[in-house]
Amino acid sequence: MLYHVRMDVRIPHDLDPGVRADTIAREKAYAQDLQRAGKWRHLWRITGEYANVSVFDVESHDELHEILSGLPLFPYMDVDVTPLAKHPSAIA
Ligand SMILES: O=C(O)CC1=CCC(=O)O1
Repeated sequence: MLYHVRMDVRIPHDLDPGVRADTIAREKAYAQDLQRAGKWRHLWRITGEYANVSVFDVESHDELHEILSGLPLFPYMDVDVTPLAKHPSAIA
């Protein structure tokens, strides 16, 4: 099952710089593991924003929820999920 996910990152300005750097480093490792596993199919920066659009390929809503809620930056994100279905005119 494919999902379009938009993540807007809103790290508080007063967060300890060490905690900030550690959280971002853990986020990167977590995201790259999921990309290597084929679960996180696309990860794009939205130009000019601290936000991304991503496409996930997972088995269920529950699996996606588990992945998203496990993001180290999850406490500092607004997340918007859109389930994707096949378009009848798509050739791939
Ligand atoms: O910077 C972001 O958009 C948040 C994020 C998701 C995966 C990652 O490495 O950073």
